[in-house]
Amino acid sequence: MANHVIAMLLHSFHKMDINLAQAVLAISILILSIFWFLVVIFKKTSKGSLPPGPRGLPLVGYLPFLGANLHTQFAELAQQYGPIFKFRLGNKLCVVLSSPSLVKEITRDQDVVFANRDATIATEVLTYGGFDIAWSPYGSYWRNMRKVFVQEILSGRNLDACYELRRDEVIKTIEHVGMKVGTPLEIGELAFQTQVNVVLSMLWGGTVEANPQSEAAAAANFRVVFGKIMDLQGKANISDVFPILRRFDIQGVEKEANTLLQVADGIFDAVINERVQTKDDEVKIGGRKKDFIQILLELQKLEATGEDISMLQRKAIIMDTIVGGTDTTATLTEWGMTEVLHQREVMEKVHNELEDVVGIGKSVEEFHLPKLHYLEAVVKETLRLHPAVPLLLPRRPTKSSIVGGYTIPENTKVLINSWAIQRDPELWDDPLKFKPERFLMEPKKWDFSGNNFQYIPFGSGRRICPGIPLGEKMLKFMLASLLHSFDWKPTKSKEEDISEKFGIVLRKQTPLLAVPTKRTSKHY
Ligand code: HEM
Repeated sequence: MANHVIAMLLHSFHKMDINLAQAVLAISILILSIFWFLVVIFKKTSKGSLPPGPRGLPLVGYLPFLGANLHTQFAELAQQYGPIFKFRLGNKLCVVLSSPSLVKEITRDQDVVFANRDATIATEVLTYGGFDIAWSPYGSYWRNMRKVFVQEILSGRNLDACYELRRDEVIKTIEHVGMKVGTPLEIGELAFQTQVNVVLSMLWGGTVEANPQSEAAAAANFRVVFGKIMDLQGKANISDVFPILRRFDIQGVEKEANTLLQVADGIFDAVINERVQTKDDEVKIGGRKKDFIQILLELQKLEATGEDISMLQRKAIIMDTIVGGTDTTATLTEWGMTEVLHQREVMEKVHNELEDVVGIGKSVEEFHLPKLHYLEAVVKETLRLHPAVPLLLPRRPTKSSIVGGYTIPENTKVLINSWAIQRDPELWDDPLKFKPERFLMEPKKWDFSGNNFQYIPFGSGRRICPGIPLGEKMLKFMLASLLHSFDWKPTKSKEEDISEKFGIVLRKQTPLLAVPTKRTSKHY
């Protein structure tokens, strides 16, 4: 009997064990499921973490580690931390993007959030307080000014109407080179002088200096002033990192910006005053009714808000046209010439095409340009390997957002490394080689619209460069004219000629010096 009771007890304990184990298992599964569900929900709704990136020092962050060539340093950091990485400059968070899909996220999917610029003290001073187009905050003022710029000043009709002005300047340059055959010339200076005269004649119907003897000197001076204005806008300034130091202006950036602004402002004032005193119907430049300054002076109110436009705002737009329109195009002409001159077979192909389309002994005209397909590929390849604005212009999100799975908080400085993307071996075959042929196959795929995010030399999204039509025309016109009229020999080796100097505009470390000889025959 006792044995039977013990056996029953053992059996019921055993049964209880199994039930208990089953219950424990069921509860565990339930808890795990709830936990997993919560994790999934949390992941979906959480804002993600900040991107990875190098650690800096307390207080100053990564500032002491920034080198001179930010575009290459950022490309190296992207190798280490991935296509989206962050670093701090003091309290300021900076994020660098280096892949087409990330560019798409911020310039298309979340374009409005990232349409603000991250202005610095220098840009604020040099744009009369952010009244230009490039650095003004995203909003109705920017929209209005950009509309005027694109639809009135740089419209196809207006550009066609001032073709004669561009042509005159290019012819003057070719004649100047013709007188210097056999002597080394600085191509960058030449391109800058031409471009500045083109832009100024379109702006106010004049060049830098009416007297031809002092024109070169005046242009050189102009280049120094506006080159410095461009450089200063990209210069690292401790007062931007620690706004509390602004009043001490330790590096003298603000002081220099004010001095440069005064010089530029003096030029603008002189031209505007003269124009205000001129009767309207006297302003007929190059067959056009109005030059840019006249369009700006006649513009009285902002369309969207009905607010009056001030003289400072007009001058800020003039500043943008000069700063945005000269250095970029001149520097790219120099880079394009550098690559072509160092690759004999490329020069030969350009020459052959020019002979076929233009004809030896004849001048290049703008109507030839659409037929110069190989030259167009040379221009595109120059813009790929040497994007004039390698980090584009910095953006600043108006609210915290998720990009590439990471959080980019409001007010972060966001940089796009177009230089790195356009040399990425995952995206480009033989990326360091200057190979115009890569653009011949599907020319439409490689336009400048910013819709192909692996090729963004003019940027992308609503803040894409509005000067593309003028920049593209001038770049092709200058290269075609210089190469059609002359054969060139560089004075240095390619290795000496190819090194870069970082700035908002990516210049050459040393100027390209080349010796022109007259071209007469197809076979040289
Ligand atoms: C081939 C020459 C040029 C190149 C490579 C170039 C490149 C660029 C780039 C990369 C940007 C920044 C776009 C972004 O952040 O997404 C930009 C902006 C700008 N560019 Fe150009 N540019 C050139 C010529 C010009 C010309 C000729 C003008 C005017 C006459 C001009 C005026 C501007 C302005 C006003 C902006 C600011 C746009 C905004 O923020 O809304 N650029 N350019």
